[in-house]
Amino acid sequence: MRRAHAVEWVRAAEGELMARLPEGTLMQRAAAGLAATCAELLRDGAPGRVYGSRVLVLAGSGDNGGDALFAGARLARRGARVSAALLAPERVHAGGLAALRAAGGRVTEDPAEAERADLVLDGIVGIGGRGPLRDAALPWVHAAGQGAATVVAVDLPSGVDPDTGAVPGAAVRADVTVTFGTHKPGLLIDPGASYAGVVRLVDIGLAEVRGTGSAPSDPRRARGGRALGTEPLAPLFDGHVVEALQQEDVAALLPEPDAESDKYRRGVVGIAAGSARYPGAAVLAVGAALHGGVGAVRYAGAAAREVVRAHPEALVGEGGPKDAGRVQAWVVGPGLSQDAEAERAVTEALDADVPVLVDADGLRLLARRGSAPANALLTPHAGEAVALLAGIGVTATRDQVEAERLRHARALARGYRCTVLLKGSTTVVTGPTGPARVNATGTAQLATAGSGDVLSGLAGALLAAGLSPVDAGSVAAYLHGLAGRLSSDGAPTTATAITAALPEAWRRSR
Ligand SMILES: NC(=O)C1=CN([C@@H]2O[C@H](COP(=O)(O)OP(=O)(O)OC[C@H]3O[C@@H](n4cnc5c(N)ncnc54)[C@H](OP(=O)(O)O)[C@@H]3O)[C@@H](O)[C@H]2O)[C@@H](O)CC1
Ligand SMILES: [K+]
Repeated sequence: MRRAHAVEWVRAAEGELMARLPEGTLMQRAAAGLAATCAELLRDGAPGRVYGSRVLVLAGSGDNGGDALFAGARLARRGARVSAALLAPERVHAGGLAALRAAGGRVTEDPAEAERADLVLDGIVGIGGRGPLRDAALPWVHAAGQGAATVVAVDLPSGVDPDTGAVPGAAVRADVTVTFGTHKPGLLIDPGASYAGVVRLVDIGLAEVRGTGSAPSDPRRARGGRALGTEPLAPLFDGHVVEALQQEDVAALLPEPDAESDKYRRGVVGIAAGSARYPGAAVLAVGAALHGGVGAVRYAGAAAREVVRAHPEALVGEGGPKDAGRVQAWVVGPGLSQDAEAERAVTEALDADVPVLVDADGLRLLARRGSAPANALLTPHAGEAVALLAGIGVTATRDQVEAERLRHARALARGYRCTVLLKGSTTVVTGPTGPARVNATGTAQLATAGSGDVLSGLAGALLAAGLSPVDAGSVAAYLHGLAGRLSSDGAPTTATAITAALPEAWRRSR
């Protein structure tokens, strides 16, 4: 599992650790890890070696600049030609600059050096950064982007909000990010994640301590027509803020039939989706559910004929969820429309007393109620999230939801007191408490008609197979993302092709 902690936690943990260690130890650990990665990149890249390579350090006014300068000094001692741009000369890390100078490095004021460099170290800001990059950094960052240098971000790309992944203005686009102690949420969540390149974690000993910066606070209902604040995220989460499932985590969660399993023991998922106007959503959701590890899929609704024609394995009925047989989880909403019949289907699925995944039209109907059962999994995209937020008195635009996914997903989970899977360029899955899961397998090619119906069917099947809403949502997002990549392979894909790739995604995840 890849875990990320909020700045508040990192500071508390660092404080605890620093109190036990000689001064400067942590920065030296960070600089050593950073220099080792840079040396490796120089050896593997165009220069082919450290000696004689051209390295430019962009040093801001804080300890992030200190890390970069000390790493620069280490590279200079190995023969690299290192220069440093001091973006706030009067507040530069004095020890770092002295070390660089002692190792033969020099100071430059010519941004053209960024264009000629083999490697640029972004030590402009780290976890102390707030808001967009300031003007002094812009010519250097621009020049680095023009040249062929490998850009290495120190701790995180400057201009990316460490806690949320928001990118409020100009930011460094890194090829590699070397982060210290723990991942930062902004490295795992878009838009920030897309600026980070390949992320490497350097252990500086934080695992030995328990930061105290993220005590859980009571879940409270958000009410009263307000916008969400910008207070630190740490109090909204417990311990680490974010985790990303890795292949071995998914393998441990995937349901596997054993010798005792029959189709009912493996779980039956019910799908209440599609309408006379949109039968396709039902066909897609059922198709994905059939690949989701359950013993059987029941369909209840107006598209029964189309569903059974496409999937003879499905058990179909034209009535609502109440008239269908027993299931272990419901999926309600895709392509349902919003008429009285749809409303009845949503009510019946919510009342069925089994885990229920609510998507699409189901979410619009749920927003009018402003509440959901505790075992519900809501799967909005940003637009549906706006409607759901309005249902609990929070005003937000689509852009605000997309810029700060964690905060808005958490507000929904707390407001509706259930699990929320917020779709988008980084899918976030979170309950009212505990860390949020983010998905790392997604691809922009997944933004295609019907792709959400596939995700719903798959996640619903995993719910019926016995996974918790957070596990079902995050495992489904992982498999769906992987299937998207497999079916796309760089070209546009379709919901049908994504479904067809689900078995291969499953095999690769076991
Ligand atoms: N603590 C530890 O034990 C360890 C910490 N480590 C390292 O320290 C880093 C944190 O260092 P830090 O706390 O000094 O903050 P840092 O990120 O350098 O920035 C603060 C400065 O930036 C400025 N600034 C703010 N926003 C800005 C913007 N948008 N654009 C431009 N400038 C901006 C701000 O200026 P001000 O607002 O005061 O004018 C302030 O002076 C951490 O990321 C890791 O790399 C490692 O060595 C391991 C051990
Ligand atoms: K940085």
